[in-house]
Amino acid sequence: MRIDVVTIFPEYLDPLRQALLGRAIDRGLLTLDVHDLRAWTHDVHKAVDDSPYGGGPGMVMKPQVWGEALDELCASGTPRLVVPTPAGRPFTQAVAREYAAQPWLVFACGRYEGIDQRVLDDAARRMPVDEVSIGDYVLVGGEVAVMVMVEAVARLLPGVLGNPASAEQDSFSDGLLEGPSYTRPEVWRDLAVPDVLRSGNHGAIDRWRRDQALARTFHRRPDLLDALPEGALDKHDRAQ
Ligand SMILES: Oc1ccccc1-c1ccno1
Repeated sequence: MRIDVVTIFPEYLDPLRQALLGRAIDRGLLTLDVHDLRAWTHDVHKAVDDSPYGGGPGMVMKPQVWGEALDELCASGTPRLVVPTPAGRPFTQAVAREYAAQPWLVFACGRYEGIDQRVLDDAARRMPVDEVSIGDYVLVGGEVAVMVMVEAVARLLPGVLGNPASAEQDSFSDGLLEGPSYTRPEVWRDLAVPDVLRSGNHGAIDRWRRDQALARTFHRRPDLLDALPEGALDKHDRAQ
């Protein structure tokens, strides 16, 4: 997978080159190129924003600069353009899986009050454009949202996680939240590990973990239960 990121703060994306993701990049499992939007400015001030039509607070990112950047970066093919914005569709594990199947993603990091809409409308004439939100809150810019999405997507790529089963069993993989996890010692500050996890009875362990996931989902994210496909809950699940 090829990933390009366009931003006015390229160094903001440096953490993506650390640890697991950094090793995956070094191993060639994905490429990550970060581009400074100001490289496509032509004025001494390298201006990337201007006042909003219709008035209002803040500034809007200029279409000309973004247009030239995307023209150059996307000249060799048809990537999916991903634009993080509070006004976007929710970025979920299902969207991460969708993106992990794409050969090439270009992320556009907006700042200020956002990017002139015509940039996205023009890009949509020649590539898929996705406006996505990582949550119902407002950030200062898209860079942190891009780091969240790149990590969520990259960990799903073959070979990135040491144990592929991790991606199959993490939260949301079956539509439920993950239950609690435990490791040694058996008792810590008078809190014991649930007996079933030390029983060696894998059928009972699997059942307990499923029940814990159901209970946690019911209490914290009942919306996920409503969204489960028909038949996702068996008779025992429904009895919980
Ligand atoms: O709040 C933002 C500002 C700029 C770019 C993206 C965001 C955002 C907020 C939630 N998801 O994305």
